[in-house]
Amino acid sequence: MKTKNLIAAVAGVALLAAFPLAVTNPYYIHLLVTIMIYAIVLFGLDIVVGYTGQVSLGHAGLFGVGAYVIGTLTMHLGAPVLVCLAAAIAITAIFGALLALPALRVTGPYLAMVTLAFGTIIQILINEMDFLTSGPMGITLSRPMLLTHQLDEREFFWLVAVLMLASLVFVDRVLHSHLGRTFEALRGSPVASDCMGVSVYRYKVYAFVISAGLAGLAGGLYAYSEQYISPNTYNFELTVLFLLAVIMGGRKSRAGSLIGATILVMLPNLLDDIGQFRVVASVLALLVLVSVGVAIRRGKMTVKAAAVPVVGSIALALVSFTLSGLADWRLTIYGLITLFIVYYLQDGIVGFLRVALNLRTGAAAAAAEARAAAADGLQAQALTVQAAGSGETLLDAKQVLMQFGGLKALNQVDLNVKRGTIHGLIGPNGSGKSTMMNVLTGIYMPTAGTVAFKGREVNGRSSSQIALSGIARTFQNVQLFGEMTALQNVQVGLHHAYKSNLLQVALSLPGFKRERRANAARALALLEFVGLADVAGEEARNLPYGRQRLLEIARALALDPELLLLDEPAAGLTAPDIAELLAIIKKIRETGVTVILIEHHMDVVMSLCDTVSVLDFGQKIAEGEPAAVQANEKVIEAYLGGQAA
Ligand SMILES: Nc1ncnc2c1ncn2[C@@H]1O[C@H](COP(=O)(O)OP(=O)(O)OP(=O)(O)O)[C@@H](O)[C@H]1O
Repeated sequence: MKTKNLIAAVAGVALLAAFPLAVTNPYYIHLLVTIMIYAIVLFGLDIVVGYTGQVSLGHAGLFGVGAYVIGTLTMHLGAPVLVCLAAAIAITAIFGALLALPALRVTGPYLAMVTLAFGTIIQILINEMDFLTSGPMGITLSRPMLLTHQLDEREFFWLVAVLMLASLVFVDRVLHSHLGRTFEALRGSPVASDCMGVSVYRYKVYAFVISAGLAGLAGGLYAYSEQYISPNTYNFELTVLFLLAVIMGGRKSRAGSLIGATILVMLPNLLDDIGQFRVVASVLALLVLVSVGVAIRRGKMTVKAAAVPVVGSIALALVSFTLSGLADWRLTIYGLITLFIVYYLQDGIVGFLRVALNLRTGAAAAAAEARAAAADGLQAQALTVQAAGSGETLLDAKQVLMQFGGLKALNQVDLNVKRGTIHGLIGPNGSGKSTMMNVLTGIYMPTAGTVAFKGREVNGRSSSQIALSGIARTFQNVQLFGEMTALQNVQVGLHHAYKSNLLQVALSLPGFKRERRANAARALALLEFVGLADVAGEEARNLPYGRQRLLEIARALALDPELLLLDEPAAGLTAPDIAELLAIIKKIRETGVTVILIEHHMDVVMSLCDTVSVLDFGQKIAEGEPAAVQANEKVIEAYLGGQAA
């Protein structure tokens, strides 16, 4: 950690620790405790919503499970606090795994509905299982005992503060590790994740389990804090507020979760007191005015775009002085805030501040760290040279049939690829080339036929298993992880090279740090290999198209593949870009990696390929050396003839 950040962190912790000493009013101590508890839920919810991009409306239910684990264990068994909290985390994590099951099958609004149903079922169960939960009567409990000492208001504050800070550090470390990158990759492109050996199934479940564990911890602390729990608390409104708080504060940010939790707790209080509301509305208007002014000066925002937030916040401040109370306006104000966020702060308050104040994101800092590691002498080799091909078969597809309803996209196709060669796969549009790629990489399960790689059948294996066995690919329609930097994209491809587990990451053990530095240097070397080292810290979605295609190649190479499938890598590239691409593919061949190349640019195919197979209407119509294939009559008729003409 940099000295500046360390000083800020120490100062923050000191202020937090001193708060209950300086402020003796129990009401304010309780408010801050509630903010910290909600922040723990939001850290976890952000993993699911912000990073993996799944909508969860089941988190109030998970929060309730945590609270009731503590409630029932205390009421029935008088279990000690540490056992109770550990049980709350573990049991809620199991519920999280259950909640993940629908997320494996459905997404978007359907997932929102299923998770909402999950939350409702939990609430009903708590209500109905009164032998365990006391049903609608609720459970009354007291603040926890540590050994024989009953914690008072202040000591409980410190306990919550320690657990909140521990959760913050834990989540931050996980999200900045290879595990966190997989969560983000799922959001960017699930298909590409699988094809990089990152199982979408497995990491979605991990994300929900970690997120649920945090909700369980928070729920447990909430039970102790309120000293009374009843099923009504964990309702639809709370779950929607959790979701809104993550979005308002800012996705993919711990600061965002803290801000979101503060708004969640303070807003109802604020709307109860018109005097306070006036002060806050005025300060908000001033803040918007200043940040917008800075953003305009730095050229990050146009005057036109700034008009509505400035006028809106000033109008809100002025209107607050004309109102005598807010009781009738609460819902309207909630609605206005939501509208404002959705239209103007899509990346939340933190996202807005980052742009306005030109703050560097963690990802850009990580790219700088990788460069420093490389400069430190931690030089990595981009590709390990593989044993030269001795003409043996690397991939053998036999009689592959792929049927979509009545359409035979592939009809009894044989494909035999020799190690160390570049094997071209050509054919007119719709002839089945991409379908073949999808069959080879496990995205499609062929209707009939077999595919053997290195002598072993891969039919029926998942895309991620096939990827890890040594087959990497690029996509016809570029499938990058858009919100991640170029370096992070390659690091996802390197996921197989990270051996550290969750505990080693959470404790930031030296072995994990070494592994992280070595892999960052390796990722940078791969970017250098395709000529992209200068844009390591750029988000992939902001790169020009040609560079995105090269980045896909670097990411695929990170898998250390023996077979690389390139699906129309030259599509949409300019002539100089194509020349660069040719040079890169030649360099890849020199390292011994076998390549299957789908391409419409005949000059690329002719200059690179050792063997070419031609598909037409799902059938192989010719195969051989490029010159012979080019002269083949069937090929000329089906494909090349049209082009030559
Ligand atoms: N998931 C699918 N469901 C239904 N039909 C499909 C599916 N995938 C491919 N097809 C059909 O299979 C045929 C072969 O498509 P494919 O994309 O493999 O062709 P291609 O040779 O890669 O074409 P292009 O050069 O245009 O990319 C097409 O008729 C296509 O419409």
